[in-house]
Amino acid sequence: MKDVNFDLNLAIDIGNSTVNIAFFENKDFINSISLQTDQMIKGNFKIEKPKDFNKQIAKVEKAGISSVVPEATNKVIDFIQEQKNIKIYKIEELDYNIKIDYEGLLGEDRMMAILGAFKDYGIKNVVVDIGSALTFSVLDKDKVFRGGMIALGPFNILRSSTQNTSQLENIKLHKPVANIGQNTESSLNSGIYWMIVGAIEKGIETIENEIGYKLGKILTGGGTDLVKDYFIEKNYILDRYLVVKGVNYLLLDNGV
Ligand SMILES: Nc1ncnc2c1ncn2[C@@H]1O[C@H](COP(=O)(O)OP(=O)(O)O)[C@@H](O)[C@H]1O
Ligand SMILES: CC(C)(COP(=O)(O)O)[C@@H](O)C(=O)NCCC(=O)O
Ligand SMILES: [K+]
Repeated sequence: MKDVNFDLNLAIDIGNSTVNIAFFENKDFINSISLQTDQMIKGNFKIEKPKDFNKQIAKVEKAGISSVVPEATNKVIDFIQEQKNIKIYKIEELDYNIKIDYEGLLGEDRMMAILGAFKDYGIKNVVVDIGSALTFSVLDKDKVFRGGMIALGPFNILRSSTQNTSQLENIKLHKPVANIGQNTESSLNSGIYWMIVGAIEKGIETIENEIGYKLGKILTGGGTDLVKDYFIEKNYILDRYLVVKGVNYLLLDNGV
């Protein structure tokens, strides 16, 4: 990697599967590391730090954290602060400049993904985050967060499929070679793949019908890779790191 000569921002996304720790130089994503959330909660983080991690941490001036796993938040903050003693802003400490039309709890990852989408792609978007859950979040024509859908992500579908059946075993999900599976593994793989692809297309179609206009379609989260070939052809935007991008924009906008 090129030498880091500038101040960096640190943006953290704690999801139910993965903690993403990303570095930005102003608006530009530099790189990230990911840790397993359950390992973090257990306090068991053997971390493969990238080559420049220590050098990069030393250059961090601003840091922010989005979390949908409260029991992991302070563990992650402690871990970072062991490397560099810096204030790490939580989302609730910063001004979020998008109106929210939603009752009660709203995932910070969904708020941050919508902010990242607004900054990079403007209004009228639906962000689908393919993680532990499969979430749909809508930013309407008036820059209002309108809510969306919460369903099950591919890796949790796989886990429930295998845990609740005696003859199905864990597999590695991938783009199917054939859709009519000819053995258990390929059938399970194509079934879960098309469940996710179908849910995404149908979910967005019904959201667009209800809102009454077309939306930009953006995919993010750990499962983006799994379905990227299918959705690139349909002109979806693939933006794997939208949540940490949103956290970084929040830091920049708040001038902290
Ligand atoms: N190509 C892939 N194939 C299978 N699993 C993947 C792939 N890429 C990422 N994952 C998995 O993505 C899952 C969830 O995505 P992530 O966005 O990290 O979820 P969350 O936001 O809920 O933490 C993780 O379980 C990770 O192991
Ligand atoms: C829906 C989620 C579980 C998704 O989490 P993830 O799959 O990214 O780990 C998370 O955004 C959350 O806990 N949300 C709170 C409820 C809501 O947004 O309505
Ligand atoms: K996520």
